[in-house]
Formats: sequence, structure tokens, C-alpha cells
Amino acid sequence: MKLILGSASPRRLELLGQLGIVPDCVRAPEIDEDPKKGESPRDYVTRIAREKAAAVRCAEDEIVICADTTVTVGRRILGKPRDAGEAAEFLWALSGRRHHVLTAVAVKRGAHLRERLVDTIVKFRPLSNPEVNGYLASGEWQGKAGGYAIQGRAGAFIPWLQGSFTGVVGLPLAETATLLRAAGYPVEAE
Ligand SMILES: Cc1cn([C@H]2C[C@H](O)[C@@H](COP(=O)(O)OP(=O)(O)OP(=O)(O)O)O2)c(=O)[nH]c1=O
Repeated sequence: MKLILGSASPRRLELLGQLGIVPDCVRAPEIDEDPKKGESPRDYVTRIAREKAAAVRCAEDEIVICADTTVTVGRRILGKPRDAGEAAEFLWALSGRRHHVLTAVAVKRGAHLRERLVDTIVKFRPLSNPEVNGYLASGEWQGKAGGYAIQGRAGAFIPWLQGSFTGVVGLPLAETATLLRAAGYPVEAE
């Protein structure tokens, strides 16, 4: 049984490694990640993970794992910021508030798709101008949903969360292990 990681995210590769899993290959999906008009954040993230899984070619004896992570405040979806200006806007929108980080995981084996949606509530303390400017200068916001990475220096902005830390980083490991086992892929530990 071969495992394909359908993701260009180095975080997802590293997180699988935490489970002792090294995928047999990595195939990054190319899809349009724009939300549809009026689409709820939960529907959006589920659809994108599903579309990523559908976009990755695989043989009968291969399992594909894809995921999508998005940050939501109210009904607003914060994806990966286009530039530093948008990252600044996102950080101010998150400052001093709680938001949700949704990660949908999709595991495909043949025609069968298994999915899980993990919802984590994250609290940001109020940020100051120097903190936001310092963070923007670090470049850590690039390629991250919501414009921050909890596993880096933005960890200092977050006094509390409820849910899955690994889900925020991009692949919730408890749910991922369950999905992979259900698909027939051996996952040790636990
Ligand atoms: C909120 C948050 C997001 N992220 C990252 C995880 C994801 O890589 C990224 C969200 O973008 P995604 O579209 O989920 O993934 P990606 O574009 O990096 O990779 P691919 O589509 O090929 O799978 O944000 C962190 O690393 N830390 C965080 O704290």
C-alpha cells in the first residue's frame, strides 16, 4: 500500500513524520482556492480538501491524503495573504479576539473518500503596532492561512486555544491517524 501526500505544504510532510509516516511520494494539487459567493467557511474548507483529493492522480493500490486549512472570523474567510498589506489587515482583524481555524482532511482510496473537519478556537491577545510590524518583517506570514503560523513566533500572540494544535498547523494528527487506519494504511503508536 503506497501513500501519496497531496500537498505542497512542508508542514504537512513534517506532521506526517510525527506519526512515523514517510509518504511514498508528494504530488501537489493545482486547484482554484477561491471561495464561492455565500459559501460558509465549513462548506468551503471541506470542498477545497475534497477538490484537492480529486485533483491528485493515483493508482488502485495508492492512498491519497490532502487537507485544507482556513481561518475564519465571523463569516469572513481569511486565506493566505496576497502581500504584507493584507497580512497586516488579517493580523489586526485577529488581534484581541477569538477566531476559528478549520482544517478539513480528505483521504482517498480508489473511489472511496473519507473526510474529517476539525474546528479549533484560537485566541489572540491584543497586538501592538511594533509587534505587528516585527511580525510582518519576519516573513512568517507568507503562505499561511490567516497570515500567521502558531508554530513560529506568532505562538507568543496566542495565550489559549481549544481544539487541535496540529490541526492549526495544517494536519490534525489524531483524526488523520484514524482516517488512514480506516483506509487500511498502517499507523503505529497510540
Ligand atoms: C493558521 C496556520 C496555518 N498554517 C499553514 C498550514 C497550511 O500550509 C497553510 C494553509 O494553506 P493550505 O491551502 O491549507 O495549504 P498549502 O497551500 O500550504 O498547501 P497545499 O494546498 O498544497 O496542501 O497555512 C500554519 O502553518 N500555521 C498556522 O498557525
